[in-house]
Amino acid sequence: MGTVTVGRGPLCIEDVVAVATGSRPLALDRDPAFRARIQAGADFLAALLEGGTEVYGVTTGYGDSCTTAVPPDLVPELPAHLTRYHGCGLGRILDEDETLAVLVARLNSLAQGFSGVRWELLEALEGLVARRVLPRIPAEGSVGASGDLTPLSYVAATLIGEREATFRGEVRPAREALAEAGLEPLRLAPKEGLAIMNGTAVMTGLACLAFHRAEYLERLCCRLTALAVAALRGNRDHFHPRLFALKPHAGPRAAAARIHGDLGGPAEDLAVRLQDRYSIRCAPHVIGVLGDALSWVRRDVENELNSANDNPLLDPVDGLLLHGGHFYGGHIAFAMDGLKTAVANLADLMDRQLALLVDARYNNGLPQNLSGSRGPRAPINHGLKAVQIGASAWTAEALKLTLPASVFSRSTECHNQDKVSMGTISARDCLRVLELTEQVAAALALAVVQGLRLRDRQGDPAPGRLAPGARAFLESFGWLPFLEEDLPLDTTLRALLASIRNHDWSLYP
Ligand SMILES: N[C@@H](Cc1ccc(O)cc1)C(=O)O
Repeated sequence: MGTVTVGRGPLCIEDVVAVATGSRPLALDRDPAFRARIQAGADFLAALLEGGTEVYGVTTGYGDSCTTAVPPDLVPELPAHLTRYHGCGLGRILDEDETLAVLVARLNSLAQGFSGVRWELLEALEGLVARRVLPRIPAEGSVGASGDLTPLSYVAATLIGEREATFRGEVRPAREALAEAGLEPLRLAPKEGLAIMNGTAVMTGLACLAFHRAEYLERLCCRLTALAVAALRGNRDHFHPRLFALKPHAGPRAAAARIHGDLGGPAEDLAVRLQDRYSIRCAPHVIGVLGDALSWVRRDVENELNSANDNPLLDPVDGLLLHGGHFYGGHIAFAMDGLKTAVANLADLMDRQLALLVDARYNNGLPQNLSGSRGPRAPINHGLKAVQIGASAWTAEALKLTLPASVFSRSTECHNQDKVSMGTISARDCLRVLELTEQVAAALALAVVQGLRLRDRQGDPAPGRLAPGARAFLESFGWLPFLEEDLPLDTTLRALLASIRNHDWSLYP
C-alpha cells in the first residue's frame, strides 16, 4: 500500500481514492523508458509542426473553428487563450478529495503517452498533487464531451499561474500558491492546453469516488437489513442459501448470505409472520442489483481512467496523428446514471424498512415511533417520528435525481458538439444521491439500534441471536442515546454520517 505510481501500468479505482483521500502518495514512474516514451510524443508533435502538418487545435482554432488557420506566429499564444475563454465555470467548488481525484485521472490519461505533451507537464501535475496546490474547480459547465473543458480549464489555469488555488487551507492567487509550494508556473506548449482540458477527468475522478462510496453502502445496507429483520422479528429463511441457489444472480446471493449469516441461530421460533413485507423479504434482490452493477461500473470507470481521452491523439511509434472523439464520456455517463439509480433504490428500501420499524401496526410488538417512554410521560414523547419523516424527504430527493442525465444531450458549440454525454452531470448527481442515501442509512441505524434495545428490554431473544459480526456492529453504537425523552438528533445523525463516510466499520470479509 505504498506510493501510487503513474506510468507503470493501469490504475484502479482504489488507487485514485487513496490519493484523493490522502492515504497514499502519488509519483510518476521514474523509469527512463517511460520518460522517453512521453518525450517521443512531444518530439513527434514538434516534428509534425515543423513539417507544416495541419494539427487540430494547434494550427487551427478550437471546435467548430477548426476551419480557421492560426498563423505560425500566433500558435504559441493559442493554449493560453483556450484556458482563458473557458474560465466561465459556475456552481460549487469541488472539494479537496474531488479535486485530487480529477488531477490523478487527468495525469493518468496523459501518462498513456498519446497526447503529445512534455514530461514537464506531467511533472507539473504531479507537483500539484504532491504539494496540494489545488485548483478551485467549479462543478458546473461541462457537457461531458469535449471532455470536461470548462472545469479542466481551472487545472490549466493553476498550472500557468492564473486564477485561484487552495493551498494550506487558504484560497490564494494561483501564482502565489505555486511560488509558496516551490513550483514554477508553466508556459504551455502548443497542444498542452487542449491535452489538459479536452478529456474526461472530472467525471472520471468523481466516478471513482462515487464507486467507492456505493460499494460500502451496499455492504452497510446488508448489515442494517439484518438488524432490521432482528428488530422486527422477521423470518431469517427469506435469506436461506438454498433459496438463493435457485436464482443465479451473484449480487442477491451475496447479500442474502451476509444477512442470513448475521442473523445466526434458528429462525422458526422468532419469525412472527410466514412472509415478511417486501422491503424485508426482497432486500437481497434490491441490494443485489447494486452489487451486480458494481462489477460493470468498475470495468467502465477503470477503462475510462486508463484511456487516452483527448483529441487529437498521436502515436509516435507508428507515426500517426489521429483526430477523433475520445473525450466523449458516454461510458461514465451511463455508469453513473445506472449507479445513482441502484443507490437510490437502497435509499427507498431503507426508508421502507424504517417505515415498518416505527409503525406499531407493522413492527410486530415494538412501541409506536420506537419511543422508549412508558407510563404517564409516554403521551408527550414521539421517538423517531421526525427522523422517519426526514428519511422520507431524503429518499424522495434521491429518487428525484435518478432522472438520467445521459439522455439530455444538447447540440452545442455551433453544432460541432451536436451529441454530448452529460457524464459530469451524471457523476455529480450520483454523488448527491449517495449523500442522501447515506443520510437514510444513518436514520435506519438509529432505528435498528433503538429497536433492538427495546427488544432487549422486552426480554426478547432476537438480539441475542445475532452472529458475532453483527453483534459487534450493534455494540459499536453504545454511544447512541436510548430514546426515552424526546431530544434533537441532528448531531447524532451527523456523527453517524461521518462514520459512514469514513467507512468506520469493516463490514464482512
Ligand atoms: N473537443 C473539441 C475541442 C474543443 C475545444 C475547445 C472548445 O471551446 C470547443 C471544442 C474537439 O476536439 O473537437
